[in-house]
Amino acid sequence: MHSSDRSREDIRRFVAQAARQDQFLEVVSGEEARARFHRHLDLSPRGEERVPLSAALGRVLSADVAAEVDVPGFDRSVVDGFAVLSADTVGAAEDRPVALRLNDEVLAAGHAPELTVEPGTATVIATGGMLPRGADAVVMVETTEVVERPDGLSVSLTRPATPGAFIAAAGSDIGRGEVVLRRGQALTSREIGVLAAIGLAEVPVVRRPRVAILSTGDEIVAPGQPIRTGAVYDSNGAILAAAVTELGGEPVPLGIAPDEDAALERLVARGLECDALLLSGGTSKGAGDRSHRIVAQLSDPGIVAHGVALKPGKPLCLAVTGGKPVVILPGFPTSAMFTFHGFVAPVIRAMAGLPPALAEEVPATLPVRLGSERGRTEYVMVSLVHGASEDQLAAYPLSKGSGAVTAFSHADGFLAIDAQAEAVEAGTPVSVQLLGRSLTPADLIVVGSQCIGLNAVLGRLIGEGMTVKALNVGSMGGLAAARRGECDLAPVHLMDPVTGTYNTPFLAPGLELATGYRRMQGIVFRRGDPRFEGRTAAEAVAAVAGSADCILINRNAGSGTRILTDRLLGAVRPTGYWTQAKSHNAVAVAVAQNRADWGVAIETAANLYGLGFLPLQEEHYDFVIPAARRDRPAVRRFVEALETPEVTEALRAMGFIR
Ligand SMILES: Nc1nc2c(c(=O)[nH]1)N[C@H]1C(S)=C(S)[C@@H](COP(=O)(O)OP(=O)(O)OC[C@H]3O[C@@H](n4cnc5c(N)ncnc54)[C@H](O)[C@@H]3O)O[C@H]1N2
Ligand code: MOO
Repeated sequence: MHSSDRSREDIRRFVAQAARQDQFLEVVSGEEARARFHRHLDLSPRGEERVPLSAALGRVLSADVAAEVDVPGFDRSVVDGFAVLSADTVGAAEDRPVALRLNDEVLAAGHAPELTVEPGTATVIATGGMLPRGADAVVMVETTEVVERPDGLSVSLTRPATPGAFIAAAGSDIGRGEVVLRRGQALTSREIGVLAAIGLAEVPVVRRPRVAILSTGDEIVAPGQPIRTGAVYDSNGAILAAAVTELGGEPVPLGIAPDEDAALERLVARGLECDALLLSGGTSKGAGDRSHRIVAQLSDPGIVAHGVALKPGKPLCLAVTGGKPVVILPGFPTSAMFTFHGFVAPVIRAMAGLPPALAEEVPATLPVRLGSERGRTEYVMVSLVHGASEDQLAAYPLSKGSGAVTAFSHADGFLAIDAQAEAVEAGTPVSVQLLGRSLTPADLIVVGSQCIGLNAVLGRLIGEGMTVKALNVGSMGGLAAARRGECDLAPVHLMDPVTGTYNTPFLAPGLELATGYRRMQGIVFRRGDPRFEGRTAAEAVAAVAGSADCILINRNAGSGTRILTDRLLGAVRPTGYWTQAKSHNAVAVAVAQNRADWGVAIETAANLYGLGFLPLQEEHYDFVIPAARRDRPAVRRFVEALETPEVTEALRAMGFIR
């Protein structure tokens, strides 16, 4: 229809509607989005099925289970000995033993007794043997002596037995009719044992909700496939399938859909045969974001919220069709996981018959300042370490952004920053919501600059059974953590720009230094580049410094490598000087992928990416240790391990100098 056919008012409405559709999102609060979602969902368990006991691990009971038998099923002896009448043993003593004539029966386990224990007699009984008629106690074989007499064998007792001694009564473990396990119980090996003990071969369990999982995006590649430049391995598909399983659901992987309507429509239709459908990626406005346009075609009621005022998670799209949840999670893995756990996990749990998860919160202190964007409640993944005293916790932000996949696996929990706050200052008390696992403090806490060489030592300690937590906060961050007593070791490589000396000038009272190793720093370039190949670092810098098309990739201000680069350059500012990478690897990747032509990094990084290397100088990578922690066993073990020939050899093999 041509716009000239319409009245001005019609045109205005038409444009407004089109603009709103095309516009990113109508953002609502997390609570509002959840309320709209739940209003249309059926959160009851997805029916019942019976499974053999051998397949019941991890399943959820759909009904209470009552015992139809007693456990034990009969009064039984819990020791090897003799079944007796306790009245016969009254007064027995070392100097006045009581002799009881042995009956012609041996009560092994599984044998139903035939003879009664009459006064003055006893019957041999094994552990697990059924107590015979007449007997009301068992005496242990160790406290008896068997004597041979003309009228047969007797057992001689030197101490009295109390009624009921060494007997486990029928039903004392589980009584017939007793409810042993309740509906909603997730079955672990412990519950399986109980079910077996009452003789159950089949168990009534909740049918697992089938959850279809679809990753979307032309750039997404399945793990195991070769990867082209610009492509990304599908981590969301694997994470979501595992998370669905953990929550008692059955994942139905639908693979990867390209950004193409027909394929997406077909896969969405297949997904709707399941109890729920999860997509990831393509939920925002970007070119090629198709998923939400396909989901928008669903009805009854279709999309209920698209856009929540949360970070991460803003582009979350929640839909319901005919009572089935259809959710598009943001493509960024941390955002996908966060919104999955916040909005989808409770729904899967309910469908799987599990009770709501209990969220455990612990108080902690924020050791560094955290900036935040106003307008969205921001959740920040944190790693917890004990402070100077055991009852204090410091919550280190794992600020790798929404695109990271490691944040969730490294985090102990997360904290929330109010939508209105622009920052949270260092030292602020915070409340950390723990992620599933329990908080067990690591034996060794390493906070500072991370280096792949560190694995040579830490890997060894972990192999010995030690638990290690290593947080990458850079040299300065590590030094500050050591000063506050929040770590055992802070790996640092800080050069004093005045003297050129490493690390020692930065020590404060109460801090000591363990010598680590050295890393050769130098210029990295693509092999064969004649501007660098065969020259010394100084010659190369002099040759390229004024060239407009020879691009440098610099390091971030404050890093040791930046200080070195600035010393190397003096007053010269080559092209690319203001482009900063945050790590040795990032510098090497930029050069390897031709985004830049040279940079300063360690030799190990150059080797990793097959780059040429012009040595500049050695950088000292040492360990700052708070004196108060020096004698902790884990710290001593670390320092010892560092000195071993094996570790030295492993470091040398990686290109480090010791
Ligand atoms: N102009 C705006 N752009 C963006 C906004 C915004 O408000 N305005 N929001 C940003 C936010 S917040 C997020 S989160 C992302 C999410 O966008 P999409 O859900 O549309 O996701 P994609 O664009 O498809 O992918 C984002 C990112 O994640 C990678 N990805 C996707 N799927 C997977 C997967 N299965 N495994 C691993 N990685 C995956 C993908 O390659 C992209 O790098 O949008 C911002 N943009
Ligand atoms: O809020 Mo988006 O979900 O990561 O950054």
